[in-house]
Amino acid sequence: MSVLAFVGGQAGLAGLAGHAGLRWAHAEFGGEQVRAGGSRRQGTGVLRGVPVTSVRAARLSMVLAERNAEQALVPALAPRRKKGRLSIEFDAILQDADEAAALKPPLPDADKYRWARGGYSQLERSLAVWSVFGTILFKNQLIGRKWTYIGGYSDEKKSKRLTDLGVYCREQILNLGPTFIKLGQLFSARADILPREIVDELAFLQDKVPAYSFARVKQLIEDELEEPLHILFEYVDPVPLAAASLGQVHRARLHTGDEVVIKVQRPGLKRLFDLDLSALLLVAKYLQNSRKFGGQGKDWVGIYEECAKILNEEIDYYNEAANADRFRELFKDTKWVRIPRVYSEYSTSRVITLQYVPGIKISDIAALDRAGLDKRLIARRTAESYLMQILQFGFFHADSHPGNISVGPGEVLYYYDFGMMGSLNGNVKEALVDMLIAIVDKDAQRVVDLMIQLGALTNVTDRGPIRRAVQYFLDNITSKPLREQTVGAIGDDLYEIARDKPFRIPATFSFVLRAFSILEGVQKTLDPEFKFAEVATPYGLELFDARKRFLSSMSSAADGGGARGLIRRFRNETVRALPQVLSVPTRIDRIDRTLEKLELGDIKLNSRSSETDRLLRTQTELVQNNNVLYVAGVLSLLSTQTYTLSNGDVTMTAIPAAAALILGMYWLKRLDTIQRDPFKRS
Ligand SMILES: Nc1ncnc2c1ncn2[C@@H]1O[C@H](COP(=O)(O)OP(=O)(O)OP(=O)(O)O)[C@@H](O)[C@H]1O
Repeated sequence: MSVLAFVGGQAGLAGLAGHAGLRWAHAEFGGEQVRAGGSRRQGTGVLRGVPVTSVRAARLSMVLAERNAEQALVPALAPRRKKGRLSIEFDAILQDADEAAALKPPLPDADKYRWARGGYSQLERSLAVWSVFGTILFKNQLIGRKWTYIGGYSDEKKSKRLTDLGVYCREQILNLGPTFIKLGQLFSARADILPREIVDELAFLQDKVPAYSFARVKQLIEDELEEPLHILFEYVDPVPLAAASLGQVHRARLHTGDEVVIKVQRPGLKRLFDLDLSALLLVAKYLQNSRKFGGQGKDWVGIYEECAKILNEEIDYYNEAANADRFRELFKDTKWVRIPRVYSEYSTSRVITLQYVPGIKISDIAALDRAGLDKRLIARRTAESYLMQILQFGFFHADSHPGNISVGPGEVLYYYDFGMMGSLNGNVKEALVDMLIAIVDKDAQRVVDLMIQLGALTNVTDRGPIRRAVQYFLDNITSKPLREQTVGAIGDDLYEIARDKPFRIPATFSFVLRAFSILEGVQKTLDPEFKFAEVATPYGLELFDARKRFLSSMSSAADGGGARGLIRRFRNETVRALPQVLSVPTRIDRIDRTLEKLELGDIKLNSRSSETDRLLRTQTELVQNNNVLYVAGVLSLLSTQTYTLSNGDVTMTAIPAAAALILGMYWLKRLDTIQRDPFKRS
């Protein structure tokens, strides 16, 4: 194994440390030690023995420190955490695809994973899922209890514990297998649902799992396509091109001479999915009904259904084939984007055959340089192709890690993997443009209304806090010029607002945000001067204009003669009020229905005062805690009784006495917590 280059650099490593919330990052390379201190975005510290090969390499490592980009850019980088230190062991930064394949870290031993061996029962899977879930709940409980922090509670200690919990989740996800690996990847884009520390850890989740044998691949292809392999294909490479959690990809040649790739689904995957999803439904129902998690207003069963739908679509290769065809059709006039053709006669729900279109991964900077490709143009084209997908087609690639886009001669972009695509229909696109207008107007009420219309808000009884949070967000976001904003940063702010509030960003939007923030990272690597807003503005304006034209044409129909100024003013007012006016019938209808429900007694009026809520909760906790005191009293009475009745037998007396003592101490501790900090806890 040849060592090609080493990417290091104080800033990059320090950024990595800061990103991971550590004071120090520590890397080993060929026996040399690299160490740098970190803060969230940049760091200072000592650096010893750094064999940095070039300035570009150092810059690359900076980008690697950006959230999400790390795992995607360098597959060989496998950070490990030991006693609060992040240790990164890697041999080389890969220079091109072939060397990358040769240098890939060895796949984990198949025997290590129970799920890879198959033959699981519902009971076995349910036990495995619940034992992991139970441990996570327990650890999470401890994180929320301030008295469990030795030496006193602090926000840093809590954050460190959350990161440890994230590491535990990541490791267990690999043990639980494909369903959970995919779920982990979905949740790595959902900082609106999980704490940031956990989401950051999930972003490290590697999709690399043991490949299964070629004998099984052959069997599966023959079963699915109902012909012997040699009749179907002239040649199939027994070494997979890629092995991911759901399937593996093999190069092959048809008898016509066409070069293709065959993606073959992991055997037994559907059954494993069904077992896991039924166990997960119970988990979602538990969370929904729990006072702590369901009480936050999160629709856990809804989140489960959203994930189950995405996962089920992804394992149906008919769906992937249809997506690829649609995507290809949409891009047919764009000469600089190429979508591989699907060979439907060689495809089923578990096997898909596609035209072989090899290229250089957009993240493989060294190989792009060697091929003499224009990185600036590539950065621009990736951004533009995404904007076209989202704003023009309303159909976009939702699994946007850089491994799924490569580049060929003439800076042509090749897309792979169409299992997960997002759709935005016309109404949603219009609502998004309205949202843009409301954001520019800093109209928080309208933004909240549009969020409800888009399904982003659920179970809202009290809109006040959400409107105020949105207003705060709007006041801050638009205080900076748009061109200085990054989609990633805007997304982070949005997620911050969404967490602990009764709304969730719909999966589709979280994919859009994730796609942009990952691509932003890659584009910055390709072209440090790249400004996403510059490419995006014309697309946004075009939509903006189209919407305005539509509204003006509606209003001009109502124009007559008379004093021009008055009419213009009237028209402008009408244009402004038009959406409201158009929605009047719906509103009247809604009022009617509401009154009807009130008459029927179907509506409960919820009136809330946060102050009384808090006092009531404290009161309830005091009463509950007093029950503990009663039990302790009964136990101590019992112990004295036992002592008398057993003629001074200490062993018989000790048990209730000890229990009374423990309960007594617990009562004191709770009382102290409730009285000391009743408002903060609520
Ligand atoms: N048509 C193709 N031509 C050349 N290489 C391809 C083609 N399709 C896939 N590949 C290669 O195989 C890799 C895996 O393909 P793909 O992403 O479709 O598989 P997957 O099982 O869905 O993986 P994952 O779920 O991790 O994205 C791609 O990153 C690419 O390197």
